[in-house]
Amino acid sequence: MLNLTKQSEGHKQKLSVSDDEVARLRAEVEGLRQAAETTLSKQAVIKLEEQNTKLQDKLLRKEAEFVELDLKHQENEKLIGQLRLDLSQRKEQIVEKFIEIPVESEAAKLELAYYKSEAKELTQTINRVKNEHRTELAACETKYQETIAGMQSEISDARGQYTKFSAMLKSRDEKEEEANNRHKTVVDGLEKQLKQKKSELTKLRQDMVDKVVELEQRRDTDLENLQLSLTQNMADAAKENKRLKERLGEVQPQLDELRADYLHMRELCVQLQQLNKSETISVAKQLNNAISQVNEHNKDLVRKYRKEVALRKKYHNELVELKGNIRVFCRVRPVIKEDGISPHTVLTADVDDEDVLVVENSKGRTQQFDVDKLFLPEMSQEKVFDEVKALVTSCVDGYHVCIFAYGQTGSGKTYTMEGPSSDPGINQRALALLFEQAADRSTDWSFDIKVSVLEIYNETVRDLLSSDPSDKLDIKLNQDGNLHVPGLSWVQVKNVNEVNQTFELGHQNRATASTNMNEYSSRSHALLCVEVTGLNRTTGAKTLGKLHLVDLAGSERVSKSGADGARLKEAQSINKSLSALGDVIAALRSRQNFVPYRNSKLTYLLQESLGGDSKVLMIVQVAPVERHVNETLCSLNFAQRVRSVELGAAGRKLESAEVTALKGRLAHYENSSPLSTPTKQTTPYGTPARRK
Ligand SMILES: Nc1ncnc2c1ncn2[C@@H]1O[C@H](COP(=O)(O)OP(=O)(O)OP(=O)(O)O)[C@@H](O)[C@H]1O
Repeated sequence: MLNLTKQSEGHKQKLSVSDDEVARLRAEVEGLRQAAETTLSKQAVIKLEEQNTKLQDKLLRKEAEFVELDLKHQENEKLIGQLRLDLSQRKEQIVEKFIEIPVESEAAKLELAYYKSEAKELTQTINRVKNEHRTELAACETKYQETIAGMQSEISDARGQYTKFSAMLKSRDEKEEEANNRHKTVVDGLEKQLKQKKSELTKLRQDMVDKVVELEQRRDTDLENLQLSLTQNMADAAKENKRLKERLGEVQPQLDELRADYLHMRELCVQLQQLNKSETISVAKQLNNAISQVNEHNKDLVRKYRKEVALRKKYHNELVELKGNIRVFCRVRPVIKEDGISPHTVLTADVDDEDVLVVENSKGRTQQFDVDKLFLPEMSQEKVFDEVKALVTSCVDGYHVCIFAYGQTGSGKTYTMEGPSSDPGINQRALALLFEQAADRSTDWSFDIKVSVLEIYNETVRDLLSSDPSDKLDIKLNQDGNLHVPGLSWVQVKNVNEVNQTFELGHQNRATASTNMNEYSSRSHALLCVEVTGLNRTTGAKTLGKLHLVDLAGSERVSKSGADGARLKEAQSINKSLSALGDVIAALRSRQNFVPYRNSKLTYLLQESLGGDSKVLMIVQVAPVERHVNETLCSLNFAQRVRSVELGAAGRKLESAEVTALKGRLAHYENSSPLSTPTKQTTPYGTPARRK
């Protein structure tokens, strides 16, 4: 019993200590909360408050547990008090009984035993209760200790967080302070600037005020002046107005009259317009009809004109064929770099006739030249040769043909006759055509084609295929009255390759004879002579065709070339041969009995081809630019004269086998005659007597 009391007292003490501790913890938590409230950021405070609420909940739970324990303790106390009371009553009863022991000793003994057993039972109960109480207390204490430990660790966590937050806050404060300081410096600077600007502004404001005052003063003065002049002007205007009103009063009746006239006129106009409209429409209709009729008629006329032109050309060609006229082609070379940059060109073809060349002369007037064929700059070598083909072919049939290029230096003569190796001219194409023609007729005929190349420079004839081209050659007449050049080399050619080799040799010899090939070639006439001999295998008939292809020297006038010394001599001899050519042509044109062929080496050499029964083609070359217009006009005028020459119909050189045999015998007789003189020539230039 005593023990039980002691234990209960111990518990009580323990419980009272726990209350203190709880109170202290509460105070500490409250302190922390307050400290946190004042120092921590709101977020931290909220967190701490949440923790605090949790802790308070825990505390409340602990308090409830304590209250429960307290109640149990009070019950135990009550039980213990009850037991104590019982015990003391029993003690008294026992004492009374002890008094009555003697009497009731036996009963008392029994009762004592009973009470002893009861006391034992009670002691056991008390022990059990004590044990239970102790166990519960121990569990409570353990729980309490655990709770306290948990709370303490939470509190220490909170403290740690608090310290961390404090440190953070401190560093933030420091940073804030630093930033504040920086801001302060900036703000100070800005304030300083502001102050300065303010003072400047004040000064400016003052200046402005001064200016405004000055302007206002000036404005006032100006206004006063203006007002004065305005008043003056108004007075003047009033005067003028008055005067005008008076004048208006005077002219008003005239004005009314005019207005009435105007209205009347307008009415008339409207009436006229209406009249006109219908008239105009019908007139326009008539006009349109008339115009379309005229257009139709014009178209018809143009059609007819074109047809006429074509017909005229056809007839002209036939006439040329019959009369044996010298045909004239004209070729305009393209603009070349020597003409300068974008030169003015003066040559065009007529819109209605492509073979009429229109020349704009130096005075801006135009002149027209009719030619048999006009080649404009864009026309190719092939196109030119297409027009020449027929002439070349007729050489195979036994005709004498002469094609010569005429024109001033640089007008394209050599280009047309020789041409560059990549795009050859008439010479090479003509020989190629002759080979083709010979091959085409090879079943009945066999042909021999031989060529000679010579030049005439300063009235001297040179053989360009000779081993010594500096040798001067003569032109002679043989007994038949035919021309021949003693000593002139003739080379038999069988194909274009051999022709090219021969031309190459001719070029080399020409270049050797000159220091400046270009200048030299423009001052000499170059001749390519081709003889085509045909033999009919069946009939034994023979043909002899001759083809002269001539690239003349530049035709420019001596006065223009301004030459002297050797150049003058050259120019004079060119002039001589070309004017001799002109004279020959003039004599042929006027059908004179005597034609002065022998006046120059050129005309003498071409005698057979220029007159009589030959086919002659002159290609007049012209430069398209204004700079050369006078030379162009000279060349074209000469060409016109040439064109009007009538040579008579061309004749074919064909002889029968009998005549050939007779001639053979005659030749044999002549050669074996002691009177005959042997000549140096390898082959005769002249042909045997021609018979038609
Ligand atoms: N149809 C053409 N197409 C292209 N170039 C041309 C043509 N005609 C002439 N030329 C060029 O014009 C220049 C003069 O031509 P070319 O030498 O043939 O004249 P030319 O009358 O023979 O002169 P020269 O009297 O000095 O011999 C050359 O550079 C030639 O290549």
